Amino acid sequence: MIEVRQLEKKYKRKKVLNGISFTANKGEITCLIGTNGSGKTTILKAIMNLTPLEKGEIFIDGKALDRETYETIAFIPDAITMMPSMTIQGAMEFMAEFYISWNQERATELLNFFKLSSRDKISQLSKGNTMKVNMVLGLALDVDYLLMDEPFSGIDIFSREQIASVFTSNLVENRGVLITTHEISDIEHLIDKAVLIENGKVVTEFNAEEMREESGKSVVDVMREVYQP
Ligand SMILES: Nc1ncnc2c1ncn2[C@@H]1O[C@H](COP(=O)(O)OP(=O)(O)OP(=O)(O)O)[C@@H](O)[C@H]1O
Repeated sequence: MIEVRQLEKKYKRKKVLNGISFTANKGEITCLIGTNGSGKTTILKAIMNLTPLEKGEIFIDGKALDRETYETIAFIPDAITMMPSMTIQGAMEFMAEFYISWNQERATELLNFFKLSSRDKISQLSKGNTMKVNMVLGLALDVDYLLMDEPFSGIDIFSREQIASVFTSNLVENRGVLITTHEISDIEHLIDKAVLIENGKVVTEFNAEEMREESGKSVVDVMREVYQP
């Protein structure tokens, strides 16, 4: 389980996170939902120790973040981090050299799944294919938790559907996925848990299926109540 407790973060004088707490379970897809600028990316960066925090604690399977716990998480950003001059093949070789948890068999499976060619150059990829390469590079790591930042942002419907279908495939298996989005429609039926954020705080956190069964409300219904009261 990823457990985030009372995160506080300021950029200069602007308070972005104001006591954020939630959990994301292994074997589940947890979705961090919030309007633009609500702090979703900052939360993922905080979990990855990519941004300093004023306050707060983060635990992975009950352990505070350290070198060992980092080996169990992969971060899939919304922009490519590989050199533009590289080919997809080159990017995979870089990952293989850098990460013990790199699984080439799974990477090949993912390339086929997304119909990508390993000879393609990073700089020449469309936005949709760039996100798919990011997914390949992250999902091919044998880790317990995957953090994905806005995988559907600015991508055409067919690519969105293809990316969404990854979540129901064996490529995610029983790992824990923490995903940020403001475009919930593509994955509403896939998510287990929703965490709604506003003004640096968690407004509500709920199991999507229980919400549907107990209150007859979809995630979008709850979002409307929270963001358009
Ligand atoms: N490096 C930075 N320096 C200053 N302000 C920043 C920095 N990074 C983010 N912010 C600000 O912090 C707030 C939260 O940003 P963040 O990227 O975490 O939001 P988000 O919910 O992921 O937004 P989006 O949905 O647009 O990606 C925004 O107001 C943003 O302008």
